[in-house]
Amino acid sequence: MTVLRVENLTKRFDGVLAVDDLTFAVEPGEIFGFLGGNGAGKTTTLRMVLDIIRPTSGRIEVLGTSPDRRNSAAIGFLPEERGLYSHMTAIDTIVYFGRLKEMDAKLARERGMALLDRFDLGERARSKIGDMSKGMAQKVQLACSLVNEPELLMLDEPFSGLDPVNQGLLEEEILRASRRGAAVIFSTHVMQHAERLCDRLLLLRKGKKRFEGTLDEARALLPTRIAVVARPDIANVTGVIGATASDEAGEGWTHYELQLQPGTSSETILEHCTANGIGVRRFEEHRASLHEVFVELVGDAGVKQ
Ligand SMILES: Nc1ncnc2c1ncn2[C@@H]1O[C@H](COP(=O)(O)OP(=O)(O)OP(=O)(O)O)[C@@H](O)[C@H]1O
Repeated sequence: MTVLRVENLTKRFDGVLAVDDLTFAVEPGEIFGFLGGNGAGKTTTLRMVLDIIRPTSGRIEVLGTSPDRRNSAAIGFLPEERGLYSHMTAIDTIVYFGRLKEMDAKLARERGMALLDRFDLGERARSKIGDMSKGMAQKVQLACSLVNEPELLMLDEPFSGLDPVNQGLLEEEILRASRRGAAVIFSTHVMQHAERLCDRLLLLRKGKKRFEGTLDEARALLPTRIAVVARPDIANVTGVIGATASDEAGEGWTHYELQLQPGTSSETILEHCTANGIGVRRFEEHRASLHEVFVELVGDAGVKQ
């Protein structure tokens, strides 16, 4: 069953169209990147899925029903604004969240301890949240969103505030959730996480969908660039629509950046050169990164390299 289905979703605040006719779906086991610059409408969409705010129009279906308390036990959510009760211990906090998700306290405690161990916080299980560092508290909050082994896991900017080691732990946890069949949606401004993790991604700009598809499909939106050292006749190869010369490389060789006709692969160009005796000394393909696609489609506001 499709875990999350969003159809023609629109949210208007006074004078602001935060989400504009948005449609997408996420399947079990999928890792879905929800990307967009600041103010694109990501958090607003996630809040509507959680029934924290209501849509102006459109439809949301979570595990086959409209969002409400009935399906909250099957959802895990890490909010963008972190915040836990500072006087509670780490393990009690996780158990508390587990109980809110209708879990048995014993099971919540067992899973909570296992999560804290995996997050390298086993020895801090009885520390108060207020005595922990910000990153540690964030990992406890992440554990709260995972304790019920949700079928839909939504993480709003989960990587921000974590050091590289803990970012790695989080990536591992996202993959683990997906392997057990959960649909995972996460928002981020850091494209490398999306590049490493996502099966599919959606790019939002000012509440509107600019792209939805796989990473390969996203990268194919921008032309592949090829750096070559070649003779000038490279410009006449079928499929090459531009050859920008940079430096001389001596003895009649020149550095070029080739622009290819859309749909032409770099292999075709290389084969053509070989077949027609066109001299090529260096041939480096540069496929567009997700960062470049993002900047092209969404603008560079709010993107970190
Ligand atoms: N409660 C609200 N009242 C009025 N406007 C709101 C409210 N919540 C969000 N907005 C507006 O809706 C738009 C989308 O905001 P949202 O928080 O969903 O963006 P976001 O993609 O999560 O951004 P960021 O990456 O900066 O967290 C913004 O223009 C924001 O000011």
